[in-house]
Amino acid sequence: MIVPVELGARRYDVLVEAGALGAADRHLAGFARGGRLVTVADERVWALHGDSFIAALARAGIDVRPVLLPPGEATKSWAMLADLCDRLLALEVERADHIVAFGGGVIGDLVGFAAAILKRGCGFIQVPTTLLAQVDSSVGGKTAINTPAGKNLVGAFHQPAFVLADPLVLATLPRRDLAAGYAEVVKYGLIDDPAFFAWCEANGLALLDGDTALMAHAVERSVAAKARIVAADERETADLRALLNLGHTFGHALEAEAGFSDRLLHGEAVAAGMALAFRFSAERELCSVADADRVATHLSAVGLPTGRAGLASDGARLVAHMAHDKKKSAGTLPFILVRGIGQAFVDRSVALDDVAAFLDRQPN
Ligand SMILES: NC(=O)c1ccc[n+]([C@@H]2O[C@H](COP(=O)([O-])OP(=O)(O)OC[C@H]3O[C@@H](n4cnc5c(N)ncnc54)[C@H](O)[C@@H]3O)[C@@H](O)[C@H]2O)c1
Ligand SMILES: O=C(O)C(=O)C[C@@H](O)[C@H](O)[C@H](O)COP(=O)(O)O
Ligand SMILES: [Zn+2]
Repeated sequence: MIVPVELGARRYDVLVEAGALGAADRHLAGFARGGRLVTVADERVWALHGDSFIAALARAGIDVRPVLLPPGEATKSWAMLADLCDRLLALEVERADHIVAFGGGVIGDLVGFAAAILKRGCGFIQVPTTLLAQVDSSVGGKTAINTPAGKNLVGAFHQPAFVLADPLVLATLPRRDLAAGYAEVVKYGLIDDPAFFAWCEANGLALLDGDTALMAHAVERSVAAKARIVAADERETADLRALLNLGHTFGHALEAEAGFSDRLLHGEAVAAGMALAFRFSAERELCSVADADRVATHLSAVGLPTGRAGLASDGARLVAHMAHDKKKSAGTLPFILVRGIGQAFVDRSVALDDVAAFLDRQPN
């Protein structure tokens, strides 16, 4: 399946196809005509899937010698950005080249940002290898690193020229990472697609047990949803793309509190954040307690956190992390709240003291 992301001159296709990695020559050779393909890969992913990519591109006469980066959220850092830029400059990367991000969301976000700033903007292709990256981070052009002040605080909008998503590569993904990516799948149902949430309730466990047909369906449906939202509100200015941040204001605060470490993965933080957004909405009588319970029940059933994700921190401390949220404007931090499953909206009336008191009442 090909999902177009309609952005005028910057439009591109997302290819979701089982076996696409082994046929990368067919899909990527065209991008190597005006410049080179320069691959940057997660070293763990490269050890598992690099050979298949090398063999495919060799058929098109393209030699692949990747720049390898260590796995983990800590790689989205100033130090790694500087090192990556220097390594790509040493390879004499040019604007007409396409830098290929081969890995999960960490690699996509970091490499995309490097592509945005090197020579003031090089071409960029995403080859997402995690469920999270296939359903979310490879599409839409948000690129960034984390800083000591918070999550994704230095970055750019820089759209890829193409996204090649092969659901078969997800077969080697550890269950914990699969579940973390699944949180962002559930997010699309909770935002505006209650029928998809019901599909998740019916199929989530089987998907996480490794059913690749279900994974492929989840990827296709998620990419279609994200592409539609991004095309309508690329730069998050119309209260539409912000809905993709459901669970993230809470979630990023939890991630910061966990030190952007493997202690709490991004998707796990988003799961907890979505459950908190529903619980908070129910307390404000915006949505029913039954809907909040239903969301928490499903996330718990697949092993995702729904409270403060095991962090003992108090509400005030968590709220302090929200000071740098990119949605904040003129001193107001909008929250993505819900009127029910599939009815997310942007609420600008939330007082941070209320959020802190609410968080204090939540279980660890
Ligand atoms: N730009 C966006 O729109 C966007 C959207 C959502 C999340 N993100 C970002 O994405 C990041 C999280 O991405 P992630 O969950 O993909 O994490 P990740 O990139 O850290 O990958 C998770 C783990 O899976 C391993 N891995 C990757 N592919 C594999 C495979 N096929 N087989 C075996 N192991 C594999 C990696 O080595 C890593 O250990 C966060 O930094 C988050 O902020 C960005
Ligand atoms: O694409 C978007 O827009 C999203 O919000 C997707 C999120 O899942 C993703 O985690 C994103 O990086 C968060 O964006 P941020 O602007 O809050 O850093
Ligand atoms: Zn996210």
